[in-house]
Amino acid sequence: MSTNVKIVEVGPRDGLQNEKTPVPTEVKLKLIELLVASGLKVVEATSFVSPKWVPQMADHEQIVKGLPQHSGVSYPVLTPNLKGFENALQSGAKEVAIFAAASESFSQKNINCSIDESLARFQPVLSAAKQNNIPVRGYISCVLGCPYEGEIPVQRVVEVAESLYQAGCYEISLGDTIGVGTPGKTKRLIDTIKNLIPINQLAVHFHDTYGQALANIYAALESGISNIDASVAGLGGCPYAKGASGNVATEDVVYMLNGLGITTGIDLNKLVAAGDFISQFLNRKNQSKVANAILANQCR
Ligand SMILES: CC(C)(COP(=O)([O-])OP(=O)([O-])OC[C@H]1O[C@@H](n2cnc3c(N)ncnc32)[C@H](O)[C@@H]1OP(=O)([O-])[O-])[C@@H](O)C(=O)NCCC(=O)NCCSC(=O)C[C@@](C)(O)CC(=O)[O-]
Repeated sequence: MSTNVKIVEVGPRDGLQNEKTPVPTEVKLKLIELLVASGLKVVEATSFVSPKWVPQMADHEQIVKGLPQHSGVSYPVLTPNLKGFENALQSGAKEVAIFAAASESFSQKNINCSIDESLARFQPVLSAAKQNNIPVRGYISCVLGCPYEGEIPVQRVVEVAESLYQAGCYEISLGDTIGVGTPGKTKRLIDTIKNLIPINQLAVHFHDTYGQALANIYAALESGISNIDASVAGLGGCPYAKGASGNVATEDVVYMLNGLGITTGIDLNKLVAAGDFISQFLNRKNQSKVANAILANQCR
């Protein structure tokens, strides 16, 4: 198991994109500031997608312009096409992520094109990113199951992962979009892909719909994974994956990693404060068990 793990905090993007009521830009920026204050070094800030598709991310330009500047902290943003990339670049984004799927149906619902079309659409993004020295992360959704197609063959995930990697993504995040994965399936998937892509360039991205996310992360760590996506307070859900619950809570991941003696550089109490801030704003029960336990202790 790696002794050093990078956490990619996706709360401000994946966590909030599904919220029906607009969250004010100042609240999103305050959340990002609190997350960075807790020691997180990578915070996915927003997405440059069509506001008609995901209205909650419509303030992407103001978010990027208002990001707190700290050395060693990066704020990747999602860009589904060249238009999104150009807007992101103009706003001042320094890192982007493209997102494909291992399921044809999900690809159509999420970005309105087939998997092959999406990979072709990413080529100009990757070229423009290279010209501008912008690192590109690649996501693959539905790696352990699809809300429309059910089981997804590992080979399909492998093909998309290889395409994104060969095209120049520095890291490939494997997304269990609807949280149906189990540790055995997680292990099989990672052990297959790591033969083709270096394990330190793979990341895992679990939603916790079936309560398996932490167990899956543990299995992934045993397979050598050292990059983990998580969302503070377990916020999240995908607008195109009905019923999918939030991402694994960052607080729960950090608590588990601390227990394993794995370094993250994150102050758990400050992270809990960030999750409490956004949960209170949304008037939503915090989905992190660790946060709830720590907050209950603080109230005693
Ligand atoms: C990809 C598109 C744009 C295609 O959408 P489309 O309708 O096929 O696009 P189009 O090229 O035909 O353009 C239609 C309109 O959108 C505009 N447009 C076109 N592109 C952009 C852009 N970048 N930014 C702003 N506007 C844009 C374009 O200018 C035009 O405007 P109009 O002429 O009608 O006024 C759309 O499907 C979209 O925005 N999809 C995003 C969906 C999304 O954000 N999903 C959630 C993120 S993925 C996820 O959560 C999974 C992940 C990553 O977390 C991992 C996991 O858990 O699995």
